[in-house]
Amino acid sequence: MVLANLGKRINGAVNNALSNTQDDYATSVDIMLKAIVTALLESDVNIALVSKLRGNIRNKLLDKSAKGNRSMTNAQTKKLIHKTVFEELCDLVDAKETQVFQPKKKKTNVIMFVGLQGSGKTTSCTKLAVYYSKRGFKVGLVCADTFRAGAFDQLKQNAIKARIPFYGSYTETDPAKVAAEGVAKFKKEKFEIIIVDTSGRHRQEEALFQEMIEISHVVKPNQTIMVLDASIGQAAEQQSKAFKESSDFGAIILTKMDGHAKGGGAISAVAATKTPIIFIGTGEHIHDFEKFSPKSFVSKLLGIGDFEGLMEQFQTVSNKEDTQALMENISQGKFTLLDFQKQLQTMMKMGPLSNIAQMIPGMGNIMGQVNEEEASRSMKKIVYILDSMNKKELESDGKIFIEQPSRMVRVAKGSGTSIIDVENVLMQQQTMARMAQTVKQSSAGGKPGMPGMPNMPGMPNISPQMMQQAQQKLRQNPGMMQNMMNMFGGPGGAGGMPGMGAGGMPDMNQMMKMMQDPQMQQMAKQFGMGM
Ligand SMILES: Nc1nc2c(ncn2[C@@H]2O[C@H](COP(=O)(O)OP(=O)(O)OP(=O)(O)O)[C@@H](O)[C@H]2O)c(=O)[nH]1
Repeated sequence: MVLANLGKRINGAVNNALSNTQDDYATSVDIMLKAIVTALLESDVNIALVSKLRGNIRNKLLDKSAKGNRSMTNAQTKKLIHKTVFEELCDLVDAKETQVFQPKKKKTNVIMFVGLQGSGKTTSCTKLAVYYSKRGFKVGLVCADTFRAGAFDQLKQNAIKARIPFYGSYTETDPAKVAAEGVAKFKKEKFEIIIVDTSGRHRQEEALFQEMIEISHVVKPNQTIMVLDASIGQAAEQQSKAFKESSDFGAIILTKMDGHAKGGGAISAVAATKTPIIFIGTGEHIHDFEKFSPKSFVSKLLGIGDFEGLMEQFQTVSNKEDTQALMENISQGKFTLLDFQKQLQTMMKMGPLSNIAQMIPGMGNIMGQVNEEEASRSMKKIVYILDSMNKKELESDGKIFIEQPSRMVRVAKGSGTSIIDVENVLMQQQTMARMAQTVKQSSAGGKPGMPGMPNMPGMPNISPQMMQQAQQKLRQNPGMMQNMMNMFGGPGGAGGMPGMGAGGMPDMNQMMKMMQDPQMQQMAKQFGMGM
């Protein structure tokens, strides 16, 4: 991810602070600040912002209470340093002054996209449409890009894939006219969110800004979003200022955060325009889209994890009916091969394993040692096996294959795998079915809940306080963290292959063990889950 290296360096500087017992406190703080400042500047963060951050951290850490408080233990001082650096980094990416627009249900909310050519506008329009559609809004997409040949086709293809209604024209050349017609059509049909994609140019040109103003006049957007490519470095600041003057956008979507660009320039744009980043694009796929929150972003940057993000992501990719059916089955102590297939599909939609891992405390660094390609190959193998089963087999508890082994041969042939591979999948499904039994027994009388599955219907809502406590617990208990790592086959893990348990799924035996871990049970209680 963009800035991953920055995160490692800041973390290193913070963790090394106070490690040299020869230095006094003030010297330690200055050494740490020098390392943080160098890392930020090398990542293209604006120099004025870095200097302000340095001053703020220094003041907070060396003020009378911190400096003069001799009763503070080394651990307490370290905690103070962590907290201060964390808060200041959050402030760096937080445009607190600006209220973020929230679309209202049963009303028409028009959202207009602006940005340079190739920044990721069309892709992000569709991603945002999917995001809101998953949250119950009636969403339509309008293509007001008549400048680039093929723009309408691109939006159309994306929209069809995402099952979002769309509007555009192959013949009309006036973008404002197409935009007005599209918005009017969707308004008439009582669409709640209408997203208007506009054209881009290679660079900031008078014609682009004039066109944006005209479209804006006719569609009267409730929110204008600027799409900014995270890889453009220092130019981001100047670009966003120019756009701000003509389109007065109220939010930013940062795209291509999955690349290796420095990304600090884009972050500086937030401060330059006092405009909040609302989402980040983390890949080309529709679901590679994360709600941006300063705390989540900095947590991930520093490898602390981001449960909130994990839950948001799950809500976007999961299918409500499937989830309900799964919970219904689990509450009855069942876990069919079809449940397994749906689970796997959801997991794969959540993006590369490294994306998921970054959201789990401590996992991000570990994933660096894992062969992601191999893990993904294994996962695909399971998908092929499950796809080769017929309806009766999928809806069964798997025993049908033991009774009629010829079915295993057929599935292995159909999926281009071996009988051992099919057996492995069946074994995993059986383990999960046993787990469902355990959940049923332990939650008898209560609501069913399953560890590792965020925001399921039937599970209590998890408050931010609970989340914080859980994160803290995970950080404080390396033993518990080791259990989580083992589950994914991390260092010391029991998984049959790097990165995953046997067959490419989290190791369910480890998961079972983890469920019996008293610390984990304690945490589960906090989450209100029966374990
Ligand atoms: N890796 C990565 N690629 C992205 C992301 N967002 C968009 N892209 C890719 O960037 C390229 C340009 O994206 P578009 O959505 O066509 O950009 P645009 O701003 O609409 O371009 P114009 O219509 O020409 O103005 C496409 O290949 C996208 O797949 C992202 O978050 N990560």
